[in-house]
Amino acid sequence: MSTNRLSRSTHPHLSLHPERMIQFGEGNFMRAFVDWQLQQMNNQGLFNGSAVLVQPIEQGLGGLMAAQDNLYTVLLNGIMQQQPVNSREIISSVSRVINPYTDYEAYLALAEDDGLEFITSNTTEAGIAYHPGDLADGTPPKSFPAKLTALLHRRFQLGKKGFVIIPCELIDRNGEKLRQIVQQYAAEWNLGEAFLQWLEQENTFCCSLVDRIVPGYPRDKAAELEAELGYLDNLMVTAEPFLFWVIEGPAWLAEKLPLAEAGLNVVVTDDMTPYRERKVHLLNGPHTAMVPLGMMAGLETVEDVMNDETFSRFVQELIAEELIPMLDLPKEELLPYADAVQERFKNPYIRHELTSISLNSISKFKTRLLPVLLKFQQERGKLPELITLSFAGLLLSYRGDLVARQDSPEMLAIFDEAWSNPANFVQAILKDESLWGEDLSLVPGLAEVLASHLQKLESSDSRAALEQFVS
Ligand SMILES: NC(=O)c1ccc[n+]([C@@H]2O[C@H](COP(=O)([O-])OP(=O)(O)OC[C@H]3O[C@@H](n4cnc5c(N)ncnc54)[C@H](O)[C@@H]3O)[C@@H](O)[C@H]2O)c1
Ligand SMILES: O=P(O)(O)OC[C@@H](O)[C@@H](O)[C@H](O)[C@H](O)CO
Repeated sequence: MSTNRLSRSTHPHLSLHPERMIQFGEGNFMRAFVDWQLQQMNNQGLFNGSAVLVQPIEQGLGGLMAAQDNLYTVLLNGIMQQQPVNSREIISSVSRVINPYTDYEAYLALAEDDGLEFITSNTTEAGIAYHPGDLADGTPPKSFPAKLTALLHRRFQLGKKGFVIIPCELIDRNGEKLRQIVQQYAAEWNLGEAFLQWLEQENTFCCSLVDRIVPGYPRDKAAELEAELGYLDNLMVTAEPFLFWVIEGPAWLAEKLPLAEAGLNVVVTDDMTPYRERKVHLLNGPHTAMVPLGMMAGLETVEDVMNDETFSRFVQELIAEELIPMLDLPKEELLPYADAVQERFKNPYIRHELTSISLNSISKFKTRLLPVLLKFQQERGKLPELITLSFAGLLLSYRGDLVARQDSPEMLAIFDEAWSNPANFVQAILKDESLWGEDLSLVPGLAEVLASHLQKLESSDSRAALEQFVS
């Protein structure tokens, strides 16, 4: 095997493009999602642009990226439209990585480049946050929004045009939240009314929703893959082939950033709410529904669930009979999406652990499944059987003796207290508005159905209980 590290000398034919995007975050997801998409546009001659990456925190991948001339391989593994996909591509759409903690001036100098038009980010769910100690004193502030404020202010001082800003963090209304924190710093740092006006008039903050499962560096197969590729690559990223990006922004953005034109599954819309609902209820909802029942049956991964006859029927019927009918979206959009989700869940190349999805399951149930349960009851005057069975499984799993619980100490204490009196458990837990945002003991029939499901789950096992409900 070659011991050469991937570089521009091992691959001299790779294209170079001018910098057009500033990207906060150099992690696996962004490199396999945004930068991979830039590469697809460049391959087709539609963009001619690269991204300059900024490390949001002091420790990062800048050194490793520089050691291989900012090149890395994206490996797409999975099934798309019933066909296996196993592709490998060297991504050359990243120009360089700036560490603002070691070279703050290089970071601020990005404001001078008229060619830079876009800003993207993924700084994890923790990144779009206000940090009270951040100052405009010429040293890198801690938070991402404060760093961005400093850069935008420099751009404003130079009298230049603003940016299209598209955060990818998995938080609701991410673009609005980012703009609001930037405005907060601008006010706190006394940057003046004219800057606030420039911020509003010259910049476009978009909200966005991202969807691609990116397991990251293939640790267990790295040596084998390097032998196959013929070069060493410390930054290989594996991802599923499926991709979806919804950007809530002006219609002209689709032309300025021609992702859809490049054949990528990207939508620019003036309202991303329906897409968010679709993803949260049809992808994240089944994930959360399968976790307690699957774990109690000894299944370990999403793929295990989908390869199990009873459990895969559970997922299929949950989606078709209880989730899709409750979504206010055209069926011709929901059905293919639901099929694609189930294909993605079956991906044999991705080990998606049920335990990792189980983290903070109560709050996930509240956003992903409870709204559907309530709507079903209101519209049909009865409760959905599969969601309530999964709800009972979730409550039982929080007793702590059947499967490992992963939640905050406060949450576990609430359940320990409620389970200390099993006869009153269902009433006590449903009444707790801090868990559900309302008193669920008032939902007609819910306490009775849950008590009955709990009894079934305790007297048999989750598979036997499921078999009574799936066809
Ligand atoms: N991996 C996936 O399948 C996937 C899919 C969709 C969304 N996401 C989301 O993308 C985010 C990043 O995932 P990843 O797989 O790239 O992880 P990663 O560990 O490879 O990268 C994390 C990135 O976030 C930055 N970061 C970490 N902590 C931070 C903090 N406190 N403040 C600011 N920046 C911080 C790091 O510098 C790095 O750039 C996660 O929050 C995840 O929810 C991941
Ligand atoms: O990331 P979490 O823990 O909030 O949720 C677990 C999964 O439902 C989630 O990671 C999905 O796989 C992801 O949202 C797909 O884009």
